[in-house]
Amino acid sequence: MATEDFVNGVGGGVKDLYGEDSATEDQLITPWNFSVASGCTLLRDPRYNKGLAFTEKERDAHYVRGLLPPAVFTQELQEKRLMHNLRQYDVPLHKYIALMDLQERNERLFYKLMIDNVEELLPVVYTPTVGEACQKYGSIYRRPQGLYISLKEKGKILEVLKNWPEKTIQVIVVTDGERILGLGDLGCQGMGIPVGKLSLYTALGGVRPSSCLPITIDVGTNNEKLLNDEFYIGLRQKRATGKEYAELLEEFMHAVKQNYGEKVLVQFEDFANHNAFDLLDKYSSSHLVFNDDIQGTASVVLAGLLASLKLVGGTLADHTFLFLGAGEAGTGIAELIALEISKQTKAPVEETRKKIWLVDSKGLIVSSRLQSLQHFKKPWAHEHEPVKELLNAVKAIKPTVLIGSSGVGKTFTKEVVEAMASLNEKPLILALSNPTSQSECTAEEAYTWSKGKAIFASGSPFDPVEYEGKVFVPGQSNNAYIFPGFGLGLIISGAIRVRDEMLLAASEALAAQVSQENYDKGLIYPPFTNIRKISANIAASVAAKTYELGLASHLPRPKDLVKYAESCMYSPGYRSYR
Ligand SMILES: NC(=O)C1=CN([C@@H]2O[C@H](COP(=O)(O)OP(=O)(O)OC[C@H]3O[C@@H](n4cnc5c(N)ncnc54)[C@H](OP(=O)(O)O)[C@@H]3O)[C@@H](O)[C@H]2O)C=CC1
Ligand SMILES: CC(=O)C(=O)O
Ligand SMILES: [Mg+2]
Repeated sequence: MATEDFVNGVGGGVKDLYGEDSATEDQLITPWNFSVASGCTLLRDPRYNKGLAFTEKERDAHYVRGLLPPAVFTQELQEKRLMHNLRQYDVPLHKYIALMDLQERNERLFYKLMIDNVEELLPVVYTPTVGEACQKYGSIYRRPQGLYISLKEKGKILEVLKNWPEKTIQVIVVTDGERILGLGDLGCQGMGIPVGKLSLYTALGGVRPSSCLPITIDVGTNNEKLLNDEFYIGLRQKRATGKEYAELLEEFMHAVKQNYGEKVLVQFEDFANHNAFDLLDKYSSSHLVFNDDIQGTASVVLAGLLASLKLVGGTLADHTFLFLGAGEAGTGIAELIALEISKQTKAPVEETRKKIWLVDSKGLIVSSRLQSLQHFKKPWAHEHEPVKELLNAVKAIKPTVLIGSSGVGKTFTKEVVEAMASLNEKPLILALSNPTSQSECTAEEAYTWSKGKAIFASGSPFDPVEYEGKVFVPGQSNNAYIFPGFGLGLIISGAIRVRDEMLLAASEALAAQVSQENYDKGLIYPPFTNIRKISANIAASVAAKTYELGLASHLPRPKDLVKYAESCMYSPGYRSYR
């Protein structure tokens, strides 16, 4: 049949102007697109789609009349309907998929839902469910939600960045998928993490969704299960290391700066520690970089510790800290605590580190192990005889604060918690590892084993626990409290570099948001329901510090930084179309 027949629309069909329907599979066609958003294009554009909330006038003006059923809903009614539907799912992953579908269909409604129901939806788009989503990402993959930069793109990363439809990017969250939460190497499927983190940048920190860019760098995976999974979406090869890895990252960092300028924030997320510290060190003097696992976690934990002093008494310097896990999170937190104590007492940081002890997979970090330690552990190798087990370390060090950052679940045993409770009137126990399956202990275990004495917070959320007639509300010690506000603070001040003083400012701002009502419940973090206000306060403190350090490029400095931060925040209410 001649192409002419198709163009003329045989049989009353639609004209196949470009020959797409008539092309055989081995013939080439051009993927034409339209740039004017109206009619179906408008309904399929998540940024502008309002679903049933298009008004009668808008339906006429934008050619969507008849493409929608007659009812006109308010955004509030749409929200009510969606929450009702979401609550019908028993399986958290199904809720996750439904929310991702919504994000790809109607962005403003997605963010409205997130903001208004943050405590209920955070565990779905974020830890713990995002962990399961990454494990099964190949199976549930529908549409690309971010940029994939693999070894195949070596030499053309700048071109790949230009393929992303948005040109003005303020925040990039990038992972190479090697340490996804406490779930290990998930390769290319780690993409769920940058996507989830950036949705929090918008929902919790008010950064515009169009200026957020999730990126996964795929250098292969050492996860055999994924390599043998027919649905795996990444490169089917072992991880590139050494020069090959460094060159790809170097090209990426260079291209990012070239394409988006000096002030784009690059947040490193869930890299393995053998790369994470080096990348942060290498790029912190040339780029605006932030490692969430090292720095964001440090800042959120320090905030919790500062707040907890209201409950446990004393100053930070009066406490003794013991960590299980001496990687990014553990040593990052340890260093920020040491810096804060040094700031408060004027003692040199080499001194203030001495009350902080860490245990890794080989036992307590002590000076006799110095030679064989990774560089980030060396400052913590204090004089002490070797101790292998955590329980014995607790007995020997007698910590007032126990922090889990090992990525290994169930490591705070009954004996460990009991030992903490026997040493302290109010032991502070933080089980930071994510997702829930990797938590060092559960909230229930912390409260019952300590006989209600523990002040407890965890990386992934736990429900309140009733013990001997009293209800204990566990807090969530997660960097999600920090990075959205921290990033917003960098953006509104036009920061060009990140410094430790800004992390301390963020911690102090978060701690100041804990109310008496929160303390009365035993909480050391404010509830997430107030997170937009909290983020605005964190942003203002971080921005103020940035100006003070001379690292701000947005001049003149706004007078009221809290108000300014609030005024810059994206809000997801629908806009009216002319
Ligand atoms: N709540 C929050 O906001 C955050 C939570 N996390 C969580 O913290 C965990 C760790 O992350 P990160 O620090 O980046 O990971 P790393 O891999 O950098 O560090 C893990 C550390 O735990 C140690 N470890 C592993 N197994 C054991 C064990 N059985 N006993 C004692 N120590 C052990 C490792 O020891 P060795 O060095 O000897 O191998 C290493 O020092 C993850 O689960 C992550 O989800 C991370 C960031 C933020
Ligand atoms: C919360 C986080 O960043 C992590 O678990 O890696
Ligand atoms: Mg992380």
